[in-house]
Amino acid sequence: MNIVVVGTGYVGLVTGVALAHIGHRVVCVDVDEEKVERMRRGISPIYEPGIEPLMKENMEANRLFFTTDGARAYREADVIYIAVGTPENEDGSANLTYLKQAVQDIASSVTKDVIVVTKSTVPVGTNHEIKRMFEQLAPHVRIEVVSNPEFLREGSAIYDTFHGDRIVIGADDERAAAVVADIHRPFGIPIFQTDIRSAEMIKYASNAFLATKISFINEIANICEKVGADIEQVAAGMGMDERIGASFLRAGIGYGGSCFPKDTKALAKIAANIDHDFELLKAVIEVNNKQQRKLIEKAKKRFGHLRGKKIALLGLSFKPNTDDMREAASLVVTRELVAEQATVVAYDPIAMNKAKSVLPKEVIYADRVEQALERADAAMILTEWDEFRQLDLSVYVKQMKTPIVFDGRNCYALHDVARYPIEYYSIGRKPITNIK
Ligand SMILES: NC(=O)c1ccc[n+]([C@@H]2O[C@H](COP(=O)([O-])OP(=O)(O)OC[C@H]3O[C@@H](n4cnc5c(N)ncnc54)[C@H](O)[C@@H]3O)[C@@H](O)[C@H]2O)c1
Ligand SMILES: O=c1ccn([C@@H]2O[C@H](COP(=O)(O)OP(=O)(O)O[C@H]3O[C@H](CO)[C@@H](O)[C@H](O)[C@H]3O)[C@@H](O)[C@H]2O)c(=O)[nH]1
Repeated sequence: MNIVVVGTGYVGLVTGVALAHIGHRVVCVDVDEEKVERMRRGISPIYEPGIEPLMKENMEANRLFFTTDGARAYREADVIYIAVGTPENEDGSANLTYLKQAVQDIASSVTKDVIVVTKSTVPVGTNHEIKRMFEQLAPHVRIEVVSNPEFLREGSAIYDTFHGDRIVIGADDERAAAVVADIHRPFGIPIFQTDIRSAEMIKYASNAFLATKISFINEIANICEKVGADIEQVAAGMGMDERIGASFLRAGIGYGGSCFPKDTKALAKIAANIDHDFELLKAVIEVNNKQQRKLIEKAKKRFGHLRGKKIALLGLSFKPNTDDMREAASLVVTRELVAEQATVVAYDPIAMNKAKSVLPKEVIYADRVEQALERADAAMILTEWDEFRQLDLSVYVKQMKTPIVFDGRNCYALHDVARYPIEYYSIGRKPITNIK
């Protein structure tokens, strides 16, 4: 089976590597020449734990190849996975430009029947539109379209691909569905087969539901702060109910990343297009926008104003174990701190290079956490990297001008913080004001 993957971002590269690892011959196509050149040398264009050794192993076994020559790859393919980006348009809808370009590229190259599998997250109805495009652009061949939405998380993408909860296959054609199911069977993950529109909706509904859980727990956290309850205790007690589930109840400064923000907006737009006002989802988005500003609010309340204050930012990526800066809370926080005329010194173990190209130019970067904290008036933790969670709390006391910490990810147990002369504000928990 000759498999081609179009687009080598988080989804395409991980899919290509994983399919090669279970024994398929996989050619990964990307339009970005520099990226392809690096991948050919075994270098991953994304930071993702475990990906490079797996890439190299499968390249050496002659199962995994990288090319910019899409035309040739599509001509030889039995199955083509589309994994190009579907970013958001200004009105919140999904931008299908890359996807449609990929469809045109494939249509103008294929010379034999082929199955096209859409991994990119696309609005309901898109796969049928793709099918129509193929019928018009490549009437000489039979192209079956299958929806196979992706559920991997950045930072644990390899693990998720081999240990996912389900593989969703949406198809009109039974034979195409069976071929795709056979390809994925070696992963040993339950396969859920359904119709195309339901498969497309499963992806958006799953992300919207998880985003709802996060905004819900963040609202409960905000109330906890005012009524003197502790969100960690509340989430633990709630999570013991199997109907609720213990995961995705971590309160913090909201969700970011390449998926939840854009997919929630796209689903709200899908609903609006059929005159359905998705009020609940709109509230989830609004709550998240406010939550990303929570630490600024707390700092302004503590200091009055932030002008001239030196603020150390710990963590810039939208979550740990990735260098992805898309929709990270740090984008909002740095913009506001700069507008407030604070001096911002930032540190992230992995995302600093990417951060430099997207954060305001006023941000200063430190090489180490200790350097960021040096003589700072306050620290803000935006990402719960292990390096911060495991940091000896005495470092804040030793390095900072005033050890005032605003923790947006509840990295420390309150009883640990209480042993130090630190002022500590977290999310949904009592503040600690031990500063002398
Ligand atoms: N990032 C995630 O964690 C994740 C998880 C699940 C689903 N998704 C969805 O998967 C899709 C891809 O997301 P991503 O984060 O991997 O994207 P990405 O932006 O990281 O990568 C997309 C890649 O496609 C390439 N590309 C664009 N047009 C092309 C073309 N015509 N031919 C060949 N290559 C082309 C780009 O150069 C880029 O390398 C999106 O729809 C996204 O919503 C993403
Ligand atoms: O209890 C929680 C869990 C997550 N988050 C935040 O939510 C965001 C997203 O986290 P996560 O879901 O772990 O990362 P993603 O890589 O964005 O993965 C999500 O988005 C992908 C793209 O669609 C899907 O494939 C995954 O299933 C889905 O989990 C991050 O900012 C987290 O900090 C919280 O604030 N509290």
